[in-house]
Formats: sequence, C-alpha cells, structure tokens
Amino acid sequence: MKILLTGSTGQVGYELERSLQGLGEVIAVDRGRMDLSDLDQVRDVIRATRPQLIVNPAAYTAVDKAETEPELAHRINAEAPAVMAAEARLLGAALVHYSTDYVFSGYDAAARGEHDATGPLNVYGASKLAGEQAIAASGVPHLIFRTSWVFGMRGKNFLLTMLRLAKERDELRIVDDQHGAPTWSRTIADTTALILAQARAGGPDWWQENGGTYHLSSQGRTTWFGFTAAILEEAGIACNLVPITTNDYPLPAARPQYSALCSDRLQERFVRLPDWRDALRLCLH
Ligand SMILES: NC(=O)C1=CN([C@@H]2O[C@H](COP(=O)(O)OP(=O)(O)OC[C@H]3O[C@@H](n4cnc5c(N)ncnc54)[C@H](OP(=O)(O)O)[C@@H]3O)[C@@H](O)[C@H]2O)C=CC1
Ligand SMILES: Cc1cn([C@H]2C[C@H](O)[C@@H](COP(=O)(O)OP(=O)(O)O[C@H]3O[C@@H](C)C(=O)[C@@H](O)[C@H]3O)O2)c(=O)[nH]c1=O
Repeated sequence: MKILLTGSTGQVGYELERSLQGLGEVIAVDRGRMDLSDLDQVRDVIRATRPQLIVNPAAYTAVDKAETEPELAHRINAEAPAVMAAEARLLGAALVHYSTDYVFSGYDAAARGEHDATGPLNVYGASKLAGEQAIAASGVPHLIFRTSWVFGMRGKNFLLTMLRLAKERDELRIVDDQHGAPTWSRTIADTTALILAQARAGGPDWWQENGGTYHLSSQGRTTWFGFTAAILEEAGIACNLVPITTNDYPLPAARPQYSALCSDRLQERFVRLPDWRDALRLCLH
C-alpha cells in the first residue's frame, strides 16, 4: 500500500512515520514539499504520488495565533483537507485525518461522544470542525480521529513547556479549571496503525462498516494543573505549583472548560487506550 503522510515534522506525524512502516510504502511530505496553504500544490503532489491512502496529521495548531490569522487557519485546517478528500475520492483512495476536543464548547462536565453537538469557542476549533465537515461531505472513505491535549518528547507541547519552565522558574501558576485528557502522540500513531492494519485485512466493505469519526483520547481526565503536577512528579523536578483560574491567565483564544472525549466507540470496535497518567509515565521513562 502506498501511503502519503503529511506533517511528519509534527508530534503525531513524527510518530506516524514510524508506526505506519509495517503497512506499506510511506511517502512523508513536509511543508517544503507540500505546503497546505497552497491548495494547487496539495492537489499536484497527490496527483503525482497517487497514494492509496492519505494520512493527514498536518494542521495549523497555534490556538492563540489563529485568532489573528483565521483565513490561513481555515485554508490549512479546512480547505486543504477538502482538497485531499476530493483527490483521494478521484483516486479511489482513503483518507485518515485528525481533529480536536476544541470542536466542542465544553460548557458541561459530561464526556462528549462522536455525535454530540459541536460548538467551537475559537478560530482553531472552528477551522478543524470545518475540515471534518468537508471530509464527511465528500463521500471519501475516511477515518477522523478526534484527540486532545497531545504530548510527547518531540515538538511543541505542554509537557515540554512545563519541563522547561519548571527549570527556569521557582513557581508555576497553572490553570486548574479546564478539564481534559492528555494523550501521548505515540498512542495516537500506534492506534492509527493498528486500525489501518485491520482495514487492510478487512476487504472492500471495511471502510463502509467502520469509517467515520472516532474519539481517540486517553482514559481518565485531569486539569492543566493536575497534568503539570504529574509531569513534575514523574520527572522528579521540585517547583512550587499554584492553581489558578482561566480568568487569572488571559489568552487571545477561549478554551473549553470541559474537554473530555468519550472513546467508547473506539474501545468497542478496536482498542482501549491507556490512562493518561500511565501514558505519561511511559513517555517520560
Ligand atoms: N497538539 C495538540 O494538542 C492536539 C492536536 N490535535 C490535532 O492532531 C493533529 C496532529 O497535531 P500535532 O502533531 O500535535 O501538531 P504539531 O503542531 O506538532 O504539528 C503540526 C504539523 O503540521 C505541519 N504544518 C503546519 N502548517 C503547515 C503547512 N502550511 N503546510 C504543511 N504542513 C504544515 C507542521 O509543519 P512545520 O513543522 O513545518 O510547522 C507540523 O509538521 C492535528 O490535526 C491537530 O489539529 C488534536 C488535539 C490536540
Ligand atoms: C504556559 C502556561 C499555560 N497555562 C494554561 C493556558 C491554557 O489555558 C492551558 C493550555 O495551554 P496551551 O496554550 O499550551 O495549550 P493549548 O494550545 O490550548 O492546547 C490545545 O492545543 C490544540 C492544538 C488542541 O487541539 C487542544 O486539544 C489542546 O491540546 O494552560 C497556564 O495556566 N500556565 C502556564 O504557565
């Protein structure tokens, strides 16, 4: 199977480049080869490589910056995936795409299912939702994995930011009223590969029976403060931690207060993901 992989310099893309190796030939394209803000280039690269599967973890992920660059965020997160879906459909290929807990408003504490009403609070979330909708409307065989609070030992993420800040400062003030499930980039990649191995073995009806949107997020939940406390404990770093509210830490983009995703659909069909704390321990050690 020929797989076109985007975003291989990102957290999830880096892990996917390794996890997908067993499935076939992986053609990894970075921004230099396929810039998602250039829709003609996206089309041209897909037509030139003729993949049987496109895996797209590339995205505009700068949540605050997106508030001042809504058109660019929309092009990368919505229009480029729409082009990928249309081109994949023409080729008879399938598309795997990633989305976010930030498609939800998160006003209440219940964990959200795949069919619960969306309502993004910020530009990033709205652009990701538009990407999901474009893919679903295209009729291409697809999987959309919504994940949350991605961490890993590479790239830009909350875990690495906290490890750095805890060494630089005596005290960290961290929001304790936003709830979610930190999810390891490697878990996302390995789960994707496991499901795609089943798809490959499953025959022509597999995508029709199993395609669509899945929540792919760790078991359990915490707050950014709880996540930070666990990071420092696992890493053996002493630093004074002060819980604060969202109002104490004003940022350009609003974030959902309750971000927990219910991953039951994924668990019933494929695999149960580890608890966020166990994944954190494995990642750090
Ligand atoms: N990070 C998180 O906490 C979460 C992420 N997600 C979703 O998961 C997926 C993977 O995210 P993650 O790996 O963390 O993201 P990262 O921010 O780590 O990586 C983003 C990737 O997209 C690439 N990219 C950005 N802009 C362009 C562009 N114009 N053209 C080509 N490539 C581009 C980046 O390339 P470059 O290195 O050149 O910038 C990088 O490889 C995304 O769909 C994201 O929305 C969902 C929930 C949480
Ligand atoms: C650095 C820092 C952040 N915070 C707060 C700010 C914010 O409310 C919260 C999270 O910070 P960040 O801005 O790093 O995280 P953020 O960019 O909002 O993370 C999101 O990224 C996108 C891509 C997603 O899809 C989401 O699932 C989610 O992971 O932590 C503190 O309270 N203290 C601090 O020192």
